[in-house]
Amino acid sequence: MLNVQNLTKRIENEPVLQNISFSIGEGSIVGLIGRNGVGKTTLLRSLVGILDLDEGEVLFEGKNIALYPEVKMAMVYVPDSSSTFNGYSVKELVALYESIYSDFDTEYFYQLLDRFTLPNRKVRTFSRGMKALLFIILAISTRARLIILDEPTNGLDAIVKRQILQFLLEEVSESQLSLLISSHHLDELEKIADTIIMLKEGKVESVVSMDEARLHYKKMQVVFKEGGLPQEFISHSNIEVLSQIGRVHTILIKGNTEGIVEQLTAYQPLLIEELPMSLEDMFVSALGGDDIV
Ligand SMILES: Nc1ncnc2c1ncn2[C@@H]1O[C@H](COP(=O)(O)OP(=O)(O)OP(=O)(O)O)[C@@H](O)[C@H]1O
Repeated sequence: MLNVQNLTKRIENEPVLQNISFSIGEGSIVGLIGRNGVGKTTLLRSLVGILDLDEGEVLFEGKNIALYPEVKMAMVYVPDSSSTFNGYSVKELVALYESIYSDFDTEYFYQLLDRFTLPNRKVRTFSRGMKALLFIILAISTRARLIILDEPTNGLDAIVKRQILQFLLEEVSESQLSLLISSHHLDELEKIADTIIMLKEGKVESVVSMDEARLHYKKMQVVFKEGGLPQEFISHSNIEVLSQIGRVHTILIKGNTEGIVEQLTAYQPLLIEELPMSLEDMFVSALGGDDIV
């Protein structure tokens, strides 16, 4: 559906994004992660044409968005703070969206407004959570095929977060809608994303499907009689020691996980137990340090 090819973006002559390539398929939920300032927002804004590219192309269903601006109607961007619309009422926002998006579904919008018990009044009077929900509802009502969300759950309480994520999941499962979500909340992304794109130093560090990642990583807790982790595992390139408390080592195994577990077991540890693994574990390990959020 969306193909990004060798996208490069410079700001004030500094390369912020370099040679970014990835694609997003129909009905998929893609998480975009990386450290503060790595260029996530710049990338999202470049994808929808708010920023011009210096090099590369963004193709939506094979059509370059710079040459066919009408395909942008099928993509909607939800920025992380929508304070610019504070002066609008809900009704005025609806009129604005109707004028921009020819397929805007006004009836569905008001149904959703009702469902989430949002008031029909000036946006200025909305709390942060209400505003976040409102702009997601507006985006969904455009009937766009790709929704690009920048930090959609930033600063929201646990209940609103859950409401938003649940709602987005419902929408994806009911249609062939795709989502690209930038977030520092890896725990949330892990619950909904099927693919994760990680940016590092302005480049794509990795594009990993969550299923694949789960197959290739294992988190284990091990305790050995002699106390320490045997030397061959300390220097093993496929083992990362995540923590050590006394004799208890928590390790992350990459690659041939079964083979390494067998080798560990051969040392007859006092305890060897698999732990649930998080997206954060995987990517902290992939970056070789606490380099992720
Ligand atoms: N208008 C601008 N003028 C100058 N530099 C900018 C501008 N916009 C972005 N940058 C720079 O581009 C880089 C990427 O910024 P961007 O906001 O895309 O990062 P981000 O990954 O979204 O960060 P965060 O996670 O903190 O939201 C940063 O170094 C930032 O300082």
